[in-house]
Amino acid sequence: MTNQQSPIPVVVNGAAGKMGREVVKAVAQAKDMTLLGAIDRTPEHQGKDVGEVAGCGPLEVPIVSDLQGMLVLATQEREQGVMVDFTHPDSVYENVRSAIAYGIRPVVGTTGLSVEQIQDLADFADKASTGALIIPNFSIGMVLLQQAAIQASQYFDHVEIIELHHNQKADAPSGTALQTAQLLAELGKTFNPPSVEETEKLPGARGSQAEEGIRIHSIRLPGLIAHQEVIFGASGQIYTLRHDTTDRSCYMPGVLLAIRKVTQLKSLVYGLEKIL
Ligand SMILES: NC(=O)C1=CN([C@@H]2O[C@H](COP(=O)(O)OP(=O)(O)OC[C@H]3O[C@@H](n4cnc5c(N)ncnc54)[C@H](OP(=O)(O)O)[C@@H]3O)[C@@H](O)[C@H]2O)C=CC1
Ligand SMILES: O=C(O)C1=N[C@H](C(=O)O)C[C@H](O)C1
Repeated sequence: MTNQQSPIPVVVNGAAGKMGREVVKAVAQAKDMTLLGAIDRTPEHQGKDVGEVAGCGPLEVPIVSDLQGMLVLATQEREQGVMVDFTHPDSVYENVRSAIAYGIRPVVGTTGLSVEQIQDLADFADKASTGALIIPNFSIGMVLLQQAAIQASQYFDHVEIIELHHNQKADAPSGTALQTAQLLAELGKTFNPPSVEETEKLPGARGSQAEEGIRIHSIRLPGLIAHQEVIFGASGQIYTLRHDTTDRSCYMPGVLLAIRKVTQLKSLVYGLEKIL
């Protein structure tokens, strides 16, 4: 932050959730940001100090449920505001459209947006000349895994993805697994040429099929946080890439970077790798 610059006003949507609480703590500690507002729909948290809910002590920011009102408030700030969204696949599309409509830049961690919805939001952000970031995974480890997978897929024709998450997750497959499959599919080759006629005795036994023949398998269990394997196979060898989230703090350097970068953008960008 230079002497002339004011802190970036940040509104956190989904502030009482697992990710929202981490974001609240990270933003509160960032010297170049100010936590302007905290939104969450959970009835029991309404009016509570978000710092108390997040476990970092009082921040004098109450949790409210009125996103539109908070966006209006953010437009009155001198510096361009940012809305960080970690809510639910059912509401994220409307949240992001509202933020762009008010000129508040969205940083979106919520997964579950369809390809069509992302395109529509990109068109909307373009028309409004407003920066926006949609990041399916904010951890640097996942970006490195995806880059290694892109490299490996030049040499392997067979690949399957397994993603494993806690059993509170609403969407499947994970946004990260879909993005990983998309990155491999963009290389322009078809994976997993069939070697035998297969019969699924139980529907879904072979997982779901993403672009270019890439299969994704989703596991949901209590005790897990977020994990992904990309397994390549060839005659006589298996190459496995794996990433494990052991604490949601791993996402925070990526979230803070995205908040800083989105203020410099004039369109929608998808993926952490594009802003590193
Ligand atoms: N991009 C990334 O790196 C990561 C992305 N995620 C994604 O982030 C999203 C949130 O995950 P997580 O924090 O674990 O989920 P949680 O359920 O723990 O938190 C979501 C919070 O948002 C609230 N909420 C839901 N809908 C709304 C709404 N319309 N308006 C206001 N508040 C709302 C929920 O309230 P209530 O409980 O009452 O419904 C809850 O408090 C998921 O899509 C997940 O996949 C998660 C981790 C990393
Ligand atoms: O719900 C989660 O927890 C996560 N969601 C994101 C996804 O769907 O990829 C990112 C990470 O896997 C954690």
